[in-house]
Amino acid sequence: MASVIELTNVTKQFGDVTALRDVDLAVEKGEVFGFLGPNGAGKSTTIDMLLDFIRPTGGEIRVLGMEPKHESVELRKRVGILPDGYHVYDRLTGRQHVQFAIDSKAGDDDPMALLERVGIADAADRKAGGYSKGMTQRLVLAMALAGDPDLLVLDEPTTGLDPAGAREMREIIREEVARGATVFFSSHILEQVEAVCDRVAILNRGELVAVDTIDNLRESVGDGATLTVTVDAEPTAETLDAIEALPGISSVGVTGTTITVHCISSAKTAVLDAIEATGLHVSDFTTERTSLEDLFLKYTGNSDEPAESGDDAAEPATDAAMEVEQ
Ligand SMILES: Nc1ncnc2c1ncn2[C@@H]1O[C@H](COP(=O)(O)OP(=O)(O)OP(=O)(O)O)[C@@H](O)[C@H]1O
Repeated sequence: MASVIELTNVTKQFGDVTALRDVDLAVEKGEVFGFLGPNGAGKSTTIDMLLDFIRPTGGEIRVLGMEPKHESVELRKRVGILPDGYHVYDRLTGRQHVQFAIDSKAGDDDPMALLERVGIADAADRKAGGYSKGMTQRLVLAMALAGDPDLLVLDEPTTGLDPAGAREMREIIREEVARGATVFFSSHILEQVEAVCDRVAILNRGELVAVDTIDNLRESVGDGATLTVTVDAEPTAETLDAIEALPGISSVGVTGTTITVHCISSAKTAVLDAIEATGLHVSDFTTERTSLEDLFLKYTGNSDEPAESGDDAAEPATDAAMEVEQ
Protein backbone atom coordinates (compact mmCIF):
# COMPACT_ATOMS: atom_id res chain seq x y z
CA MET A 1 0.00 0.00 0.00
CA ALA A 2 1.19 3.50 -0.88
CA SER A 3 2.56 5.78 1.81
CA VAL A 4 0.28 8.46 3.24
CA ILE A 5 2.96 11.11 2.72
CA GLU A 6 5.65 10.60 0.12
CA LEU A 7 8.33 13.17 -0.68
CA THR A 8 10.78 12.31 -3.44
CA ASN A 9 13.81 14.50 -3.93
CA VAL A 10 11.93 17.60 -2.80
CA THR A 11 13.71 20.93 -2.92
CA LYS A 12 12.34 24.38 -2.08
CA GLN A 13 14.17 27.57 -2.90
CA PHE A 14 13.08 31.00 -1.67
CA GLY A 15 15.32 33.23 -3.78
CA ASP A 16 18.82 32.54 -2.52
CA VAL A 17 17.59 30.58 0.50
CA THR A 18 17.38 26.82 0.12
CA ALA A 19 14.67 25.92 2.64
CA LEU A 20 14.69 22.21 1.67
CA ARG A 21 17.25 20.21 -0.24
CA ASP A 22 16.59 16.80 -1.87
CA VAL A 23 14.30 15.50 0.84
CA ASP A 24 13.03 11.90 0.56
CA LEU A 25 10.49 10.87 3.17
CA ALA A 26 7.70 8.31 3.49
CA VAL A 27 5.10 8.28 6.27
CA GLU A 28 2.95 5.15 6.48
CA LYS A 29 -0.73 4.75 7.28
CA GLY A 30 -1.48 4.73 11.01
CA GLU A 31 1.87 6.21 12.06
CA VAL A 32 2.38 9.06 14.47
CA PHE A 33 5.31 10.70 12.79
CA GLY A 34 7.32 13.45 14.45
CA PHE A 35 9.05 16.06 12.36
CA LEU A 36 11.88 17.62 14.32
CA GLY A 37 14.34 20.36 13.64
CA PRO A 38 15.71 23.60 15.01
CA ASN A 39 14.30 26.99 14.02
CA GLY A 40 14.53 27.60 10.30
CA ALA A 41 15.18 23.91 9.49
CA GLY A 42 12.34 23.78 6.94
CA LYS A 43 9.52 22.14 8.91
CA SER A 44 6.79 24.67 8.12
CA THR A 45 7.94 24.87 4.51
CA THR A 46 7.46 21.10 4.20
CA ILE A 47 4.05 21.21 5.86
CA ASP A 48 2.92 24.07 3.62
CA MET A 49 3.83 22.02 0.56
CA LEU A 50 1.73 19.02 1.64
CA LEU A 51 -1.50 20.93 0.99
CA ASP A 52 -0.24 23.07 -1.87
CA PHE A 53 -0.05 26.30 0.14
CA ILE A 54 3.36 26.61 -1.49
CA ARG A 55 4.92 24.55 -4.29
CA PRO A 56 8.28 22.79 -4.37
CA THR A 57 10.98 24.05 -6.69
CA GLY A 58 11.86 20.45 -7.51
CA GLY A 59 10.85 16.88 -6.70
CA GLU A 60 7.55 15.07 -6.24
CA ILE A 61 5.00 15.09 -3.42
CA ARG A 62 2.12 12.70 -2.91
CA VAL A 63 -0.29 12.87 -0.01
CA LEU A 64 -2.96 10.17 0.41
CA GLY A 65 -2.01 9.08 -3.08
CA MET A 66 -2.79 12.51 -4.55
CA GLU A 67 -0.59 15.21 -6.02
CA PRO A 68 -1.20 18.41 -4.03
CA LYS A 69 -0.67 20.70 -7.02
CA HIS A 70 -3.37 18.92 -9.06
CA GLU A 71 -5.80 17.72 -6.41
CA SER A 72 -5.58 20.23 -3.57
CA VAL A 73 -9.36 20.68 -3.19
CA GLU A 74 -10.02 16.95 -2.80
CA LEU A 75 -6.95 16.56 -0.61
CA ARG A 76 -7.89 19.36 1.78
CA LYS A 77 -11.23 17.61 2.43
CA ARG A 78 -9.36 14.56 3.76
CA VAL A 79 -6.63 16.31 5.72
CA GLY A 80 -7.01 18.18 9.00
CA ILE A 81 -4.37 20.82 9.44
CA LEU A 82 -3.31 22.86 12.42
CA PRO A 83 -1.03 25.42 10.81
CA ASP A 84 1.65 27.47 12.50
CA GLY A 85 0.16 30.82 13.54
CA TYR A 86 -3.42 30.45 12.30
CA HIS A 87 -5.36 33.72 12.43
CA VAL A 88 -8.93 33.41 13.66
CA TYR A 89 -11.78 35.62 12.54
CA ASP A 90 -12.20 37.95 15.50
CA ARG A 91 -15.94 38.49 15.06
CA LEU A 92 -16.93 34.85 14.61
CA THR A 93 -17.60 32.59 17.57
CA GLY A 94 -15.74 29.37 18.24
CA ARG A 95 -18.81 27.40 17.23
CA GLN A 96 -19.03 29.30 13.91
CA HIS A 97 -15.38 28.57 13.18
CA VAL A 98 -15.88 24.86 13.77
CA GLN A 99 -19.12 24.82 11.74
CA PHE A 100 -17.21 26.49 8.89
CA ALA A 101 -14.57 23.75 9.04
CA ILE A 102 -17.23 21.01 9.11
CA ASP A 103 -19.02 22.55 6.10
CA SER A 104 -15.82 22.91 4.10
CA LYS A 105 -15.12 19.20 4.64
CA ALA A 106 -18.75 18.33 3.86
CA GLY A 107 -18.80 16.60 7.25
CA ASP A 108 -21.70 16.02 9.64
CA ASP A 109 -19.95 16.46 13.02
CA ASP A 110 -21.64 18.22 15.89
CA PRO A 111 -19.57 21.41 16.45
CA MET A 112 -20.27 21.29 20.19
CA ALA A 113 -18.90 17.74 20.43
CA LEU A 114 -15.66 18.88 18.77
CA LEU A 115 -15.38 21.92 21.06
CA GLU A 116 -16.05 19.62 24.02
CA ARG A 117 -13.29 17.33 22.87
CA VAL A 118 -10.72 20.12 22.86
CA GLY A 119 -11.97 21.52 26.17
CA ILE A 120 -13.51 24.88 25.16
CA ALA A 121 -17.22 24.05 24.90
CA ASP A 122 -18.03 26.65 27.55
CA ALA A 123 -16.61 29.37 25.26
CA ALA A 124 -18.44 28.11 22.13
CA ASP A 125 -20.54 31.23 21.71
CA ARG A 126 -17.86 33.78 22.54
CA LYS A 127 -16.14 35.65 19.73
CA ALA A 128 -12.80 34.03 18.91
CA GLY A 129 -11.12 37.45 18.93
CA GLY A 130 -11.36 37.33 22.72
CA TYR A 131 -9.86 33.85 23.08
CA SER A 132 -6.50 33.37 24.82
CA LYS A 133 -3.58 31.91 22.86
CA GLY A 134 -4.18 28.43 24.26
CA MET A 135 -7.94 28.61 23.60
CA THR A 136 -7.21 29.67 20.02
CA GLN A 137 -4.88 26.72 19.59
CA ARG A 138 -7.60 24.40 20.92
CA LEU A 139 -10.14 25.95 18.55
CA VAL A 140 -7.87 25.42 15.55
CA LEU A 141 -7.36 21.81 16.64
CA ALA A 142 -11.16 21.32 16.77
CA MET A 143 -11.31 22.67 13.20
CA ALA A 144 -8.56 20.25 12.14
CA LEU A 145 -10.52 17.32 13.63
CA ALA A 146 -13.68 18.16 11.67
CA GLY A 147 -14.75 15.55 9.16
CA ASP A 148 -12.65 12.69 10.62
CA PRO A 149 -9.58 13.41 8.46
CA ASP A 150 -7.46 10.53 7.14
CA LEU A 151 -4.36 12.61 7.86
CA LEU A 152 -3.78 15.14 10.62
CA VAL A 153 -0.96 17.59 10.02
CA LEU A 154 -0.05 19.54 13.13
CA ASP A 155 2.55 22.30 13.02
CA GLU A 156 3.90 22.89 16.54
CA PRO A 157 0.55 21.75 18.03
CA THR A 158 1.32 22.50 21.67
CA THR A 159 2.27 26.15 21.13
CA GLY A 160 0.50 28.20 23.77
CA LEU A 161 -0.95 25.19 25.59
CA ASP A 162 -0.55 24.70 29.34
CA PRO A 163 0.71 21.28 30.56
CA ALA A 164 -2.85 19.91 30.82
CA GLY A 165 -3.52 21.12 27.28
CA ALA A 166 -0.34 19.47 26.00
CA ARG A 167 -1.40 16.20 27.64
CA GLU A 168 -4.89 16.45 26.16
CA MET A 169 -3.31 17.06 22.76
CA ARG A 170 -1.36 13.82 23.09
CA GLU A 171 -4.55 11.97 24.08
CA ILE A 172 -6.34 13.34 21.03
CA ILE A 173 -3.46 12.26 18.80
CA ARG A 174 -3.71 8.71 20.21
CA GLU A 175 -7.50 8.67 19.74
CA GLU A 176 -7.15 9.81 16.16
CA VAL A 177 -4.65 7.06 15.38
CA ALA A 178 -6.91 4.49 17.06
CA ARG A 179 -9.67 5.66 14.69
CA GLY A 180 -7.39 4.93 11.73
CA ALA A 181 -5.86 8.33 11.00
CA THR A 182 -2.20 9.09 10.35
CA VAL A 183 -0.63 11.96 12.29
CA PHE A 184 2.29 14.05 11.12
CA PHE A 185 3.45 16.73 13.50
CA SER A 186 6.32 19.09 13.84
CA SER A 187 7.82 20.08 17.13
CA HIS A 188 11.00 21.12 18.82
CA ILE A 189 9.78 19.80 22.17
CA LEU A 190 11.45 16.44 22.11
CA GLU A 191 9.76 14.92 25.11
CA GLN A 192 6.36 15.47 23.53
CA VAL A 193 7.53 13.84 20.37
CA GLU A 194 8.91 10.86 22.27
CA ALA A 195 5.68 10.49 24.23
CA VAL A 196 3.54 9.86 21.14
CA CYS A 197 5.65 9.20 18.06
CA ASP A 198 6.36 5.90 16.36
CA ARG A 199 9.12 7.43 14.23
CA VAL A 200 10.76 10.80 13.80
CA ALA A 201 12.59 12.63 11.08
CA ILE A 202 15.21 15.18 12.05
CA LEU A 203 15.64 18.06 9.65
CA ASN A 204 18.59 20.41 9.81
CA ARG A 205 19.18 23.36 7.48
CA GLY A 206 16.79 21.90 4.93
CA GLU A 207 18.29 18.42 4.88
CA LEU A 208 17.04 15.23 6.50
CA VAL A 209 19.72 14.01 8.86
CA ALA A 210 17.89 11.07 10.46
CA VAL A 211 14.66 9.06 10.12
CA ASP A 212 14.06 6.38 12.73
CA THR A 213 12.46 5.51 16.06
CA ILE A 214 13.80 7.54 19.00
CA ASP A 215 15.05 4.30 20.59
CA ASN A 216 17.07 3.46 17.50
CA LEU A 217 18.42 7.00 17.29
CA ARG A 218 19.48 6.76 20.92
CA GLU A 219 21.21 3.48 20.21
CA SER A 220 22.97 4.86 17.16
CA VAL A 221 24.56 7.66 19.19
CA GLY A 222 25.92 5.13 21.65
CA ASP A 223 23.25 4.83 24.36
CA GLY A 224 25.51 6.85 26.60
CA ALA A 225 25.06 7.28 30.34
CA THR A 226 26.59 9.46 33.01
CA LEU A 227 27.20 7.68 36.30
CA THR A 228 27.82 9.84 39.37
CA VAL A 229 29.14 7.88 42.37
CA THR A 230 29.66 9.14 45.91
CA VAL A 231 32.27 7.17 47.88
CA ASP A 232 33.36 7.23 51.54
CA ALA A 233 36.93 8.53 50.94
CA GLU A 234 38.86 10.37 48.23
CA PRO A 235 39.55 7.95 45.38
CA THR A 236 43.16 7.08 44.61
CA ALA A 237 44.80 6.68 41.19
CA GLU A 238 44.35 2.93 41.63
CA THR A 239 40.55 3.30 41.70
CA LEU A 240 40.51 5.60 38.69
CA ASP A 241 42.82 3.31 36.70
CA ALA A 242 40.58 0.34 37.52
CA ILE A 243 37.55 2.20 36.13
CA GLU A 244 39.38 3.43 33.03
CA ALA A 245 40.52 -0.10 32.24
CA LEU A 246 36.90 -1.29 31.88
CA PRO A 247 35.33 -1.65 28.43
CA GLY A 248 32.80 1.04 27.39
CA ILE A 249 34.23 3.89 29.46
CA SER A 250 34.70 7.21 27.69
CA SER A 251 35.82 9.45 30.58
CA VAL A 252 36.36 9.47 34.36
CA GLY A 253 36.48 12.58 36.56
CA VAL A 254 36.76 13.21 40.32
CA THR A 255 35.64 16.04 42.60
CA GLY A 256 36.37 15.27 46.27
CA THR A 257 34.57 12.03 47.02
CA THR A 258 32.41 12.13 43.87
CA ILE A 259 33.40 10.16 40.78
CA THR A 260 31.76 11.00 37.45
CA VAL A 261 31.95 8.38 34.70
CA HIS A 262 30.70 8.70 31.11
CA CYS A 263 30.11 5.20 29.78
CA ILE A 264 27.80 2.91 27.85
CA SER A 265 24.73 1.96 29.90
CA SER A 266 25.75 -1.70 30.25
CA ALA A 267 29.07 -0.75 31.93
CA LYS A 268 27.47 0.84 35.01
CA THR A 269 27.49 -2.23 37.29
CA ALA A 270 31.10 -3.04 36.40
CA VAL A 271 32.11 0.52 37.39
CA LEU A 272 30.52 0.14 40.83
CA ASP A 273 32.14 -3.28 41.30
CA ALA A 274 35.56 -1.90 40.28
CA ILE A 275 35.28 0.95 42.80
CA GLU A 276 34.39 -1.39 45.65
CA ALA A 277 37.13 -3.83 44.62
CA THR A 278 39.70 -1.11 45.31
CA GLY A 279 38.49 -0.85 48.92
CA LEU A 280 36.14 2.15 48.68
CA HIS A 281 32.55 1.99 49.85
CA VAL A 282 29.85 3.35 47.50
CA SER A 283 27.46 5.44 49.59
CA ASP A 284 25.29 6.74 46.75
CA PHE A 285 25.04 6.85 42.94
CA THR A 286 22.81 8.20 40.19
CA THR A 287 22.71 7.54 36.46
CA GLU A 288 21.36 9.66 33.62
CA ARG A 289 20.68 8.42 30.14
CA THR A 290 21.77 10.53 27.16
CA SER A 291 19.06 13.15 27.11
CA LEU A 292 16.91 13.74 24.07
CA GLU A 293 18.40 17.21 24.02
CA ASP A 294 21.88 15.72 23.60
CA LEU A 295 20.57 13.41 20.92
CA PHE A 296 19.01 16.28 19.01
CA LEU A 297 22.17 18.39 19.25
CA LYS A 298 24.23 15.47 18.07
CA TYR A 299 22.21 15.32 14.85
CA THR A 300 21.78 19.02 14.27
CA GLY A 301 25.04 20.29 15.76
CA ASN A 302 23.09 23.33 16.80
CA SER A 303 24.23 24.11 20.31
CA ASP A 304 23.72 27.85 19.73
CA GLU A 305 20.08 27.43 18.79
CA PRO A 306 17.98 30.38 19.96
CA ALA A 307 16.19 29.79 23.25
CA GLU A 308 12.54 28.91 22.88
CA SER A 309 9.83 30.45 24.95
CA GLY A 310 6.23 29.86 25.98
CA ASP A 311 5.49 26.25 25.23
CA ASP A 312 8.86 25.08 26.47
CA ALA A 313 7.99 26.57 29.80
CA ALA A 314 4.75 24.60 29.83
CA GLU A 315 6.52 21.24 29.92
CA PRO A 316 10.02 21.15 31.35
CA ALA A 317 12.39 19.69 28.80
CA THR A 318 14.45 17.65 31.21
CA ASP A 319 12.20 15.49 33.38
CA ALA A 320 11.15 12.90 30.86
CA ALA A 321 14.67 12.69 29.49
CA MET A 322 16.21 11.69 32.78
CA GLU A 323 16.21 8.20 34.10
CA VAL A 324 17.45 8.23 37.65
CA GLU A 325 18.14 4.92 39.30
CA GLN A 326 19.32 4.06 42.77
N1 LIG B 1 8.28 32.96 2.28
C1 LIG B 1 9.59 32.85 2.52
N2 LIG B 1 10.46 33.67 1.90
C2 LIG B 1 11.79 33.57 2.11
N3 LIG B 1 12.36 32.66 2.93
C3 LIG B 1 11.53 31.81 3.57
C4 LIG B 1 10.11 31.85 3.42
N4 LIG B 1 9.56 30.89 4.18
C5 LIG B 1 10.58 30.27 4.80
N5 LIG B 1 11.78 30.81 4.43
C6 LIG B 1 13.11 30.38 4.88
O1 LIG B 1 13.19 28.98 4.72
C7 LIG B 1 13.88 28.39 5.81
C8 LIG B 1 13.00 27.34 6.48
O2 LIG B 1 11.94 28.01 7.16
P1 LIG B 1 10.76 27.23 7.90
O3 LIG B 1 9.78 28.25 8.34
O4 LIG B 1 10.27 26.14 7.02
O5 LIG B 1 11.52 26.61 9.14
P2 LIG B 1 10.93 25.86 10.44
O6 LIG B 1 11.71 24.61 10.57
O7 LIG B 1 9.45 25.73 10.33
O8 LIG B 1 11.33 26.86 11.60
P3 LIG B 1 10.60 27.25 13.01
O9 LIG B 1 10.86 26.11 13.97
O10 LIG B 1 11.37 28.47 13.40
O11 LIG B 1 9.16 27.50 12.72
C9 LIG B 1 14.30 29.55 6.71
O12 LIG B 1 15.61 29.93 6.36
C10 LIG B 1 13.32 30.63 6.35
O13 LIG B 1 13.89 31.91 6.57
